[in-house]
Amino acid sequence: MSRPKVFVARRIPDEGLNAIRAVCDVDVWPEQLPPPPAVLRRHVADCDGLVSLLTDRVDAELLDAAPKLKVVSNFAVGFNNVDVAACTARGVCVGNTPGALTDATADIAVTLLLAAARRVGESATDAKEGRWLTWEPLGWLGSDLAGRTLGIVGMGRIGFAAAKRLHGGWGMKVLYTARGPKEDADKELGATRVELDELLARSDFVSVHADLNPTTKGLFGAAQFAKMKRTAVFVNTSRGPLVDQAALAAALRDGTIFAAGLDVTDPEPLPTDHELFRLPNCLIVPHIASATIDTRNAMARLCANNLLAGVGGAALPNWVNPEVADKRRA
Ligand SMILES: NC(=O)C1=CN([C@@H]2O[C@H](COP(=O)(O)OP(=O)(O)OC[C@H]3O[C@@H](n4cnc5c(N)ncnc54)[C@H](OP(=O)(O)O)[C@@H]3O)[C@@H](O)[C@H]2O)C=CC1
Ligand SMILES: O=CC(=O)O
Repeated sequence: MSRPKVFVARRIPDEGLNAIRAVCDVDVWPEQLPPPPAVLRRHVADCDGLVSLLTDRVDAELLDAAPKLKVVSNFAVGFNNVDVAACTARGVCVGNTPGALTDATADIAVTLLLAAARRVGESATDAKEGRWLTWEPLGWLGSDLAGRTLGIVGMGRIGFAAAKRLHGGWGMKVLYTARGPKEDADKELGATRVELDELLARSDFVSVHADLNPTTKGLFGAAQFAKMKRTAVFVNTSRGPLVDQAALAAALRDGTIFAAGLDVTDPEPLPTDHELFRLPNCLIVPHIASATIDTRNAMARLCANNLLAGVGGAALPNWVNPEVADKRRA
């Protein structure tokens, strides 16, 4: 029997790549930048499996160019880059990497929250560029975390892990929004589920962890920033399109809120002349939340397991569209 053919849309850690290579014929895209859509379509044309990244759009056009494709294994927990309905309609399985990056992402949410609250980015730039003239009693004043109120928007795996760190470490009171009750958060963290408007009005820190979906796209605009405290810190480690960036820039510029920390933007990369980069109270890092060696290795293992299950006709360990089981491609 011939070996399955797989396209891996970027170099991933060897732990995953070698596991796939042991079973499949593998073509790895060698460049730093993603394959352009037409090139991606060409590479998957005769493939049974695809390892996609969050920078690769997996849409109907791509799927129609790959009639043998059985599985799309996304090297990410978020799968908003994949048209899951189009995959399901064509009998193509979709996998993702939940859990493996929960701690690393929660760590970056806390890092951004602390750094924005304590003006780390701004003061480090000032020091480097000669604006550190002396120790000043009123210089670079930020805000404390201890005992303050944290608002988690989207109390899923990462939202819970971030809240646990901030409640346990700084005694923060936790409010959250969710589509249903989250008993773990209520019991373990004494957290309270509220409507978004109440969360915005009461929170000193707002950290966004909901996935990008039709109910969260553009969730944060001028009206939402206006409801927040003028001292509030806003953190987004989810996806850029949850936020109206022009409204965020205006809120930071006008003092509607105190500061922001962003791991994600729209687009990525954010153009270097974007206003958000010029605002001293906005700290932006380049989508690094899962970027630890152990985490990326763990993601690679999950990704390979999904891919191999998909090409082998087995149940995916992390299966986004299990409803495809009855009609998957042979
Ligand atoms: N910056 C980075 O590198 C990383 C970013 N991410 C992003 O973080 C997201 C979350 O990951 P993870 O925690 O593992 O996923 P989860 O699915 O565990 O958490 C997402 C949560 O958001 C909730 N949610 C969805 N829509 C709404 C809404 N309208 N209002 C309130 N809550 C909502 C979901 O609710 P429900 O429970 O009802 O489904 C779910 O609890 C990913 O989708 C990805 O976009 C993840 C990893 C790394
Ligand atoms: O953004 C990263 C992810 O895994 O989702």
